[in-house]
Amino acid sequence: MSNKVSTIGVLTSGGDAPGMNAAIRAVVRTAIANGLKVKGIRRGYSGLLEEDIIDMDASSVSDIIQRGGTILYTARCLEFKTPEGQQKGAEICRKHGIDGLVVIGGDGSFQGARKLANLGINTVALPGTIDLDIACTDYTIGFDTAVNTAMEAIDKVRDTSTSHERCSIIEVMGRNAGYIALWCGIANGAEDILITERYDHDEAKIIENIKHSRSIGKKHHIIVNAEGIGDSNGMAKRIEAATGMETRATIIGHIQRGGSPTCIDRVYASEMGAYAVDLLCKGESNRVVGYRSGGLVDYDIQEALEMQKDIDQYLYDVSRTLSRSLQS
Ligand SMILES: Nc1ncnc2c1ncn2[C@@H]1O[C@H](COP(=O)(O)OP(=O)(O)OP(=O)(O)O)[C@@H](O)[C@H]1O
Ligand SMILES: O=P(O)(O)OC[C@H]1O[C@](O)(CO)[C@@H](O)[C@@H]1O
Ligand SMILES: [Mg+2]
Repeated sequence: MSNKVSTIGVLTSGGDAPGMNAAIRAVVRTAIANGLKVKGIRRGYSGLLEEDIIDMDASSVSDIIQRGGTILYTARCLEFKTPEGQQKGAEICRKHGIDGLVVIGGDGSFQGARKLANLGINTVALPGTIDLDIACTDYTIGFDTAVNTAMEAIDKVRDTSTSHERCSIIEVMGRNAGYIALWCGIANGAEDILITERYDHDEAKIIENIKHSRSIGKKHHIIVNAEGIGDSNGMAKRIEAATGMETRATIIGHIQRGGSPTCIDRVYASEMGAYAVDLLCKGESNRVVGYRSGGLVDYDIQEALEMQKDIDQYLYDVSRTLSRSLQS
């Protein structure tokens, strides 16, 4: 079957995520294997509007699969949210002969991808975000690395927290989603896990938990707090005042976005990158690639953006049971 596209453009947009390089590499090499040309668009939609576009060949993506960040750089671009910006972006694609585009980013980037698809540029989006906040997929590029980085950081905080017999509140990223917090909370054996989707703002209950932990001889109290709840420093002051237990807040921050991707992020990102090119070769457009029930799937972008996602209730219940098992 002949390819429906001849030149593929690839860009990364929104927050970077470990594994984006593996996805770029897969897009470039799969396209070349299919006899296509590839152009890298640097700095996301900003770079598209500035025509920051480079030719890519197989060697352009050598020695990157193990690297965090994105060799194409990334950006958030306000101008691209306007119809004029989107029109200009589509014209620039046409000017550079880009008739197939792979956008690697989060839900915001998908909105831009959908607009370009509607303007006639065959576009496929890949979920690249540490937040895991994309409803159509159980996996997003970067989540696995980020959650492992956060887990290792929390283990380290726990050591010092135990030595000083302190309470530690550790704030993890995730924007409005609590996936990183929930997974770390379980993986780190936290005493309290506060996630945006379930938090009831009952600080008195947390304070009671801490007092109870102390009364049964626990040497530390680890609270994993989601970025969407925030206020970790304020919470630390209030908890210390109410319990008398020395309390420190640690906001892990952007370290969670960097670092060498895990094996899962390298392999799934590679598979998704190849799949995106396969879709474009078949003439598909306006699709998002996802990972569900052990395999790759793809959806209409609009349909994907309308899907709702919630924390897995069973996993949440398990987290509660395990963190409370020493409490009355
Ligand atoms: N409604 C929209 N229409 C067109 N483009 C959009 C729209 N929303 C966002 N974008 C583009 O996508 C870019 C990235 O969006 P956003 O900042 O929401 O990050 P994201 O892709 O969701 O990734 P992450 O949440 O992981 O940082 C925006 O800066 C903008 O250029
Ligand atoms: O790097 P910035 O622009 O401060 O964005 C931070 C946000 O990006 C993410 O790291 C990824 O979406 C979120 O977890 C966080 O809220
Ligand atoms: Mg987002």
